[in-house]
Amino acid sequence: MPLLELRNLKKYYATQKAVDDISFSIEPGQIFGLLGPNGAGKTTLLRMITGIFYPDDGQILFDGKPFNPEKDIQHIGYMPEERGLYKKMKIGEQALYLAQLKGLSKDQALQLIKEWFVKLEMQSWWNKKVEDLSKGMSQKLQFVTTVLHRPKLIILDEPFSGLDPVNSNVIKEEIFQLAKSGSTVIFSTHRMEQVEEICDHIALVNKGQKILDGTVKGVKQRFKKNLFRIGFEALPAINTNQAFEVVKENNDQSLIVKINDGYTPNDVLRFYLQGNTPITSFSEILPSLNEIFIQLVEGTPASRQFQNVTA
Ligand SMILES: Nc1ncnc2c1ncn2[C@@H]1O[C@H](COP(=O)(O)OP(=O)(O)OP(=O)(O)O)[C@@H](O)[C@H]1O
Repeated sequence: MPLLELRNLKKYYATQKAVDDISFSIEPGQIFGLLGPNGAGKTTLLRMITGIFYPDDGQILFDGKPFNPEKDIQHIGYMPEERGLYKKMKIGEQALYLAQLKGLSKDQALQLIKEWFVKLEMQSWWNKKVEDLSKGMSQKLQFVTTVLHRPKLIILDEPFSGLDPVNSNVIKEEIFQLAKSGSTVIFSTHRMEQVEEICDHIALVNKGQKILDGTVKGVKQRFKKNLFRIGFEALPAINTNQAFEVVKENNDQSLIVKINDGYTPNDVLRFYLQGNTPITSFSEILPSLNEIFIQLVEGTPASRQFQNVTA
């Protein structure tokens, strides 16, 4: 049973169809990437999933039942892109306060905060104020306060912004661990390389509509262009054959070939094996999510045009 199921969700602002009939479901333990260009409708979707906005139409099912924000919010951790920390409050007190809001007792909260602060090397921060933290440090604090109560659903909007590579890796590892121990993660970002590394499933939204979803592996397979890289000890002189065409010659003695319809990698290998140049490598080139993203939203204006709700 999915942990979260969106059925035909709609949210219209006065001048804009922000979310226009979006459906998808997320299984427990998945790390799900919600992608889309600026203005696509991601934040509006996340705000409905966290009970900040009511949908105008459609249904949200959480753990198999109609979503009840007042009750279910205890099981959701949301780290929004904009920071929501109290600047003047001390860090330890703030973490304690936010954890108790999520239903933990003071003792439970204290123990968990100490564990997380040790794990993320934040012990010396306890008596500092949030206003004394750098952007990356407050990002770490916000991550801890989002996941501390072990929510079933963790929603992270651009969680790595402001983090250096070392801290990004630390947080990435924690996300994997949380998913392994059963939490479901929704991860919203524009950084496609992070999505490839972290997510197992994705949905791509554009202009308020879902235009693609599936496993990262499956999506890449769907958009592949039959391109292969063949490495040689020295580039062969003859490359003409009906099975393929050479798209590019690389300086590292490799060729990029596109296999024609009706032929297979074996046909290409057979051709080159007949020659005298030893082959050193052979691998398929799959498109990056970035290439797929750009291909699908190409032609879309950089910032979304207003679309009249009556249209
Ligand atoms: N409060 C609002 N009133 C009117 N229109 C809004 C409001 N909030 C968002 N919109 C519009 O709804 C659309 C979707 O916005 P949303 O913030 O959900 O997009 P997004 O995918 O999160 O974008 P970004 O990646 O830039 O954060 C945009 O066209 C935006 O102009």
